Amino acid sequence: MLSRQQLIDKIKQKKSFLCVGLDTDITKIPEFLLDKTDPVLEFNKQIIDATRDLCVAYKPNSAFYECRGVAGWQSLIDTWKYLPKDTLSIIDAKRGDIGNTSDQYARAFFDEAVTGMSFDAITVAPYMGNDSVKPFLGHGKWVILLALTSSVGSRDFQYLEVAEGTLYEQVIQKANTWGNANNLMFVVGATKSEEFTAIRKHAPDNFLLVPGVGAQGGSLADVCKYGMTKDCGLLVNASRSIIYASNRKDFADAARAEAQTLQSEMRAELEKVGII
Ligand SMILES: O=C(O)c1cc(=O)[nH]c(=O)n1[C@@H]1O[C@H](COP(=O)(O)O)[C@@H](O)[C@H]1O
Repeated sequence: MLSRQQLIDKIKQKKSFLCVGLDTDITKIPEFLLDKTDPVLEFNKQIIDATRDLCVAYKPNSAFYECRGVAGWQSLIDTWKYLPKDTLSIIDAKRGDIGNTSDQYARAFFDEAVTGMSFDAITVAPYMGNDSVKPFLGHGKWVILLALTSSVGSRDFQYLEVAEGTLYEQVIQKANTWGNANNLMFVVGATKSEEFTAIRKHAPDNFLLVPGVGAQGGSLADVCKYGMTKDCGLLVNASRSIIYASNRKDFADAARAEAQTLQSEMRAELEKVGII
């Protein structure tokens, strides 16, 4: 489990704030892997081996595993076991329910003795409020709360004007009374770079998990310009643009090249503001 300070140290050491998204779709992986006992695990292992020195976090998205039933859960457990322990392991599950139910979700992803996996962090939806989020905070892990998502549909609710600004600002303000910068991050889409200044007013120290560069077209430069803090404060995720860079024998090398391009840009951004 990486603490806030350990995460910052890793970012400085690796000159990277890249999170590689393991959204591993069995229909998209190279065909030659399909005769392996667990093709998804084999694919993930090779992606991890090819990128581990270039990133500080991995984020399997549980949907891609759950949709395969028991075999998918096994791939997820075995992938978690293979993740380098000096990276932040994030399960992207977007959970949240009444308190006793959230507690079961938290145990599903944090209780290694029972389930065989214990991620460092989980993505959580804030809609059901305080009692739905707090059970995830009780495990000494990170909660990564959806604030302003990269989706087009973010306009439907997240921008609604409420008493003190927009709904997504209210989510950040309120949630920072339940947790703090040592156990709470927020998801902010890279496609929303114009909102980072407002977000930093309410979350000056929280790390932000920023998906949406690569396949969704968000700008890394803009995210850094408006979202970076003196501690970096950013984890930028890319999934498809890295893991599906090629679907041939060279897929791991191609993934590495994509990760390397992002890491080089990240190093330049960290140097620009004197973090490294
Ligand atoms: O919570 C997330 O990670 C998330 C939030 C959000 O607002 N937008 C978003 O794309 N994501 C996730 O981030 C990943 C983005 O994947 P790519 O678009 O392929 O890089 C997927 O796993 C999404 O589920």
